[in-house]
Amino acid sequence: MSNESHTTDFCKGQIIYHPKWLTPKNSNKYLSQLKQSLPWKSDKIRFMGKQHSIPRLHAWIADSNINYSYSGISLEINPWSTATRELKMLCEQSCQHSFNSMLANYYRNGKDSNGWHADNEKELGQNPLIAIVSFGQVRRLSIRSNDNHKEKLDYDLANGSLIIMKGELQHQTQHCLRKTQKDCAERISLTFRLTNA
Ligand SMILES: O=C(O)CCC(=O)C(=O)O
Ligand SMILES: [Fe+2]
Repeated sequence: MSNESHTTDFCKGQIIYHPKWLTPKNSNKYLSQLKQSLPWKSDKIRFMGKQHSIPRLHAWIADSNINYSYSGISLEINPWSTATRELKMLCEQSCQHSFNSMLANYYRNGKDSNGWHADNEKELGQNPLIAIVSFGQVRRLSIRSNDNHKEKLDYDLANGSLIIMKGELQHQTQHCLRKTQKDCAERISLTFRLTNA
């Protein structure tokens, strides 16, 4: 895959990938800052009638009236910090879109993951634009179409990269970040959203 930004039309939506959105130096600085300063939480979700620990840590940063809940958990609202506000503004410029909330994920090692899902909660509106900034270990984001998974795309998300999902993508596709056996250091992703109150 090239090092230049590129747009791919996929399932009535677009995926825009900027592999070198931030410099390596800035990315590494943010990685250690975010790791230390975000209010990381371990959580349990209900699935098939049972409680399961989610295989990662997460944190919800949002404007004061913007709540987050899915699969029976609701996350505490934390305020923007200097670093998260800075990154939100940079993302807003790149996406030409505003955000009021961010779900941060911390994958401690290759056993941490994020299962197949779509970001299609009704609070995100009809065709949400989701922007994901990655720090640390390269991990693979897979995207598959809902119609029998006929179409599939993989992105190896680089340190300091930005990937944008827009259009009908959250209705037509699902995405995941698989576990890996490979030697795997930590990764943080920030997923910016515009959530209705
Ligand atoms: O960590 C990632 O890159 C994906 C995160 C994600 O899909 C989500 O938080 O909804
Ligand atoms: Fe997602």
